[in-house]
Amino acid sequence: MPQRADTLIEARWIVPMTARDLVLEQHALVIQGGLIAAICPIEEARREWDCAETIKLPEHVLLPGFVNAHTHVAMTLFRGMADDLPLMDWLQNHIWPAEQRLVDRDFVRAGTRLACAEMIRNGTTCFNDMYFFPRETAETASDMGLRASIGHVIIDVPTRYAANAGEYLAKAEEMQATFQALPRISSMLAPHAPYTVSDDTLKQVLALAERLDLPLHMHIHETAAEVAQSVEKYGMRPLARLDQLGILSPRLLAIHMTQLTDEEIALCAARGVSIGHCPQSNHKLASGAAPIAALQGAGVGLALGTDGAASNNDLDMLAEMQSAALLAKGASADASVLPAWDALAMATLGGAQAIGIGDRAGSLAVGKMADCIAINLDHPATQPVFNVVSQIVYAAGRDQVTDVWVEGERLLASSSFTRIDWPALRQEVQDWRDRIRGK
Ligand SMILES: CSC[C@H]1O[C@@H](n2cnc3c(O)ncnc32)[C@H](O)[C@@H]1O
Ligand SMILES: [Zn+2]
Repeated sequence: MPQRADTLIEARWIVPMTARDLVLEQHALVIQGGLIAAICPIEEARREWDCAETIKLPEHVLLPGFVNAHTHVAMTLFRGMADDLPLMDWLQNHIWPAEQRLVDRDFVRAGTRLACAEMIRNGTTCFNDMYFFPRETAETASDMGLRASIGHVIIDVPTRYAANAGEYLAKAEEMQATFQALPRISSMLAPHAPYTVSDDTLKQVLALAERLDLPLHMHIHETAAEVAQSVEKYGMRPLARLDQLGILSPRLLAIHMTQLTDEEIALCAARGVSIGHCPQSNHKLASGAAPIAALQGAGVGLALGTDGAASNNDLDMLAEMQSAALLAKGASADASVLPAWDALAMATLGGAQAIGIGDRAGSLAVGKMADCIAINLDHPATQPVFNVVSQIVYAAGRDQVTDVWVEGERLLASSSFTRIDWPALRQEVQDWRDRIRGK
C-alpha cells in the first residue's frame, strides 16, 4: 500500500548537498507536513507514495533553497541611492542620515516586503538580518512565508528605534516571546560593529546571549581603517579586543572579515567562529577581500551573504556565489580555490549551520524541512549540461529559478508568486521612492 503524502516533486536532477559531488538523476522528493519524507528514484516514488499533488520538473535541478547569511532587508528601499563610495563615506554621509530621517516601522515593513519578493524570486528561502525595528522585519517575513533569523540590533548610537544600549537590549529581551510564536522565525543578538559598540555594552550583549542562549551576528574587520582606528583607540585590533571580552566563540557569526592575519585566522578556527562572506558588498565599497582560501584551509565555517541592497545592490545569491568563486581564485592566483561545489555549500548548508539551523535546513534529507528550489537548465545560458553544479554557480541567472518551497509551501510556482500581489507591492515601493525623494 502506498503511503499518503502532500507533494511529489519529480526532477531531472537533485543536488541534496548531503555528500560532496552527489547529484541524483531522475529522482523525486516527497513532502509531508512541511518535511522531506523521501528522496528516491522517480519510479519508486510513484509506486510507494500517494501524493495529493505531483510537480514535474523535466529539465530542472532541485536543490536546497539559498540561505543568505547577512542582510539588512529593509534597505532595499535605499537601493541605488548612494553608489560608488567607500564604506565610511557611504555610511556617515549618506546612509545614516537617511536612516535617521526615514526609517520607522512602516519603512521596515515595506522594505522587507520588497526584499522578500526579490528573494523568493531568486531562490532564497532563508535570510539572516540585522536592522532597526526587528519585530516588523520578523512579522513581515513570516507573513510572506520566508524563513528568517532576525537580529536584535544593538548599537551605542541613539536612533528612532532606541535611545541607548539599555533600551536596545531591553527590546531584544522583550521580543523573545513574540519571535518564538512566529512561524519560520528564529533570532540572534546583533551588535552592529566593534567601532559602534563599547566594551561595556558588549559585556551586556554577551551576558544576554548566554542567558537566552542566542547566537551573535556582528560586522567585524570590514576595512583596514576599522582595524587602524581600533589600534589607535584601544591599543589592539578589533578581534583581539572581542576575544578579551569573550565574544569569539561558536555563538558568533562574524561578517566581512576582510582584514585577517594568519594568527587571527587560526584564532577564529580555535574559537569556532563562523564567517559570513559578502564579496560583492566588500568589492563595491572597496573594503577588501576576505582570505577565503586560508579560512577554508583552517577549517573555519563559511557562509555567504549579500549584505544590504544599498551596498550590493541586490539580494541575488546565484550572483554572489559566482562572485565568491571568481574573486577567491583571483585573490589567491589559484584557479582551484573555492570550486563550484564549495561556493554552493556556503550558500546553502554553510549558511544554515552558521545561523544555528543546520540540523533542520540547508540540505535535502529525510526529516529536514522542505526548503527547496528548482532551477530550469533548459535555457541557452546553461546548455549543454556536463556538470549541474557548474551550471548553477557559473552560468545560471536568477530568472531561471522557477519554483520555491519553504517548509513544503510553494511560494513561487512556475515563476509566479503565490502569496504576493506584485502590482500592489510595486506601487507601495514607488510611493516610498517619492517620499524618500521628497525628504
Ligand atoms: C544598526 S542596524 C544595521 C546598520 O548597519 C548599517 N550597514 C549596512 N551595511 C553595512 C556594512 O557593510 N557595514 C557596516 N554597517 C552597515 C545599516 O545602514 C544600519 O545602520
Ligand atoms: Zn552589513
